[in-house]
Amino acid sequence: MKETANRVIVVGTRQSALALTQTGQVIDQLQKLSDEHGFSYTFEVKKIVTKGDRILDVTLSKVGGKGLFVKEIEQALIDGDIDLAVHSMKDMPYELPEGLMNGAIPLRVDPRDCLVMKEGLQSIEDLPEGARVGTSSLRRSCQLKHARPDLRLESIRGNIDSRIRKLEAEGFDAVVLATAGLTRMGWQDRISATVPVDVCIPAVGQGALGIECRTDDLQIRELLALLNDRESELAVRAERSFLGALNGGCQVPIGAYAVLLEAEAGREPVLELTGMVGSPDGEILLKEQLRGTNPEQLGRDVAAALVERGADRILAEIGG
Ligand SMILES: NCc1[nH]cc(CCC(=O)O)c1CC(=O)O
Repeated sequence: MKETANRVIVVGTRQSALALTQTGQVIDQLQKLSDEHGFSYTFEVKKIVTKGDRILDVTLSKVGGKGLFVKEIEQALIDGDIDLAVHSMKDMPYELPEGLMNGAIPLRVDPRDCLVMKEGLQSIEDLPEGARVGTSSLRRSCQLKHARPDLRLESIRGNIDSRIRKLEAEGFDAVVLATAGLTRMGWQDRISATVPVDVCIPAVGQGALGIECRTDDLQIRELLALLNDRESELAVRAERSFLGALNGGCQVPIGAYAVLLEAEAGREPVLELTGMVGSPDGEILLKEQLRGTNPEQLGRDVAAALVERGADRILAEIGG
């Protein structure tokens, strides 16, 4: 017998359909790992309302502020009301509060954006001249405007379910969403087209989850380590280092996408990171791509290459 006590692990989550679904999926995986390793853990969900949820009707880019969807959840962790928290990685700010850490990045799913479109449309090229496309992400607006200057990008708020409803209710030709959110919900048949990464660099961490815990909770850390996916972790670390170096939040057009290249036998895996910074109207779109073996260094190097081309000035101008 292992000497771990019975423990009820309380898992904090937002209460959107997506948050509840991905939290349930993580709990299923953790329960399985716990059983396999002879731990006697059980799990309980605790729903937490965040500031981001309370102001979903307001354009978030106007309200600003980093970590709108995580602050209250982090406080609950610090207070010991919950033991771990499941976040969409891309909603996690770069810096975690003292005493908290990211205990696991599980296997990442498709990081690309996708279009959910009006009946009959199957690709971005199918969108008619001047089509109305809903998104409140400056990163998505910037890159789609850049690819198709004729498109009318309009703000659309809400959780993914309400954004899909608004497609019809508000007469959009398309709405832009993360492929990952739709597939986790089992709604992949609503995807009309996947947006290739050369058209739209995804948000930092898109498609990945982050499982946050207290640094001093070694039991939880041991369990979470079993769920961690090393390759997903390296890619996300490179992207987040890039974000940190540019001091970016969700209210500036910043994107980054890292992939692991095929590692040669006995060699360290090589990462390839593409970073982008642009202006919301899509007139400016800067990209840099570099390779490296140290994720944090690679993130800083790609950021520095963009700063050399004026990225910091662009970000300062739009109030990042
Ligand atoms: N900003 C909200 C948010 N946070 C995470 C996802 C999708 C899932 C993911 O990227 O892991 C979404 C919805 C979306 O952008 O369509």
